[in-house]
Amino acid sequence: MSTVLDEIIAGVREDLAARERLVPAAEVARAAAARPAALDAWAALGGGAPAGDLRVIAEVKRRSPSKGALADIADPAALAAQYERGGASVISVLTEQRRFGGSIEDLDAVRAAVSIPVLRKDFTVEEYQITEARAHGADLVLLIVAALDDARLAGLLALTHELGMNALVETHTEEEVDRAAAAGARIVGVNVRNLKTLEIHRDVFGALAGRMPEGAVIVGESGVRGPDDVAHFARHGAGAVLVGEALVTDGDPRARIEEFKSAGAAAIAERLSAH
Ligand SMILES: O=C(O)c1ccccc1NCC(=O)[C@H](O)[C@H](O)COP(=O)(O)O
Repeated sequence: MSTVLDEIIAGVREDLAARERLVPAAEVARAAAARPAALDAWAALGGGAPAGDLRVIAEVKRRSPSKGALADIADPAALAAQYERGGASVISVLTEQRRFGGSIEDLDAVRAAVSIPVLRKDFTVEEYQITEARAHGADLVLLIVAALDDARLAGLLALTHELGMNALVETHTEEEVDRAAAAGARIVGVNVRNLKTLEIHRDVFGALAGRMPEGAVIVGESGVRGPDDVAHFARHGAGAVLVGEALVTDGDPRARIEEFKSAGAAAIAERLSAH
């Protein structure tokens, strides 16, 4: 039986084939090469720095399979600029159109509006999407372990690094964390939303935190609705959280990000003082 993730990816593949017909891979590669170097998202997310701050990846998300319509977001650039002013470390732009209402034009608009790293949040299955992300100014791409076999995961991660970018390698189970580590992931996300059933179980994060590769930035993804959720991730070892719904549905996303950062920093301080 096909899952939500399978259905999303089937649509992504169709859309991808259409884009490839319009803009051939060689042309995308030329555009990627002409871009200024990618920003260092690993460092922006606290990679290599002593634990202390909690970083926020703030997402531009119009709708979702689990919740339907969330926010119109007529001006994604203005929203991203607010996120940056609130202290976000990275902006995530969902570019999948069918289920999330995003586009590559959203990525262009956000890239032009902020000076912090930008994540192209797509369901990446082919090299073309990574080169295309770089051609449109992304610094970071999403690789969902559940959607890729080992060879594909390693190949896509290698291309990401060759292009000077980072990847947020997303996991949900112990086996996926081990596969992410074996592939050489430096930024590992734990999505507490099961992409096959759409259920959110916050405890998944704590169960996986101990298996993370040494030195990786650990990102808690999904289900952040308030400061307690951020504190939960931070207490269990997250250096960053990825937040969509809570920011796009809030009238004051700047204030929310500030609140999340201070809840995260307090929980990290508590964790460090307990050791
Ligand atoms: O959000 C969904 O319903 C969804 C369904 C299927 C695949 C992916 C999905 N979301 C992508 C994400 O990872 C989230 O947008 C991201 O983690 C932020 O989540 P939230 O803060 O809960 O909006």
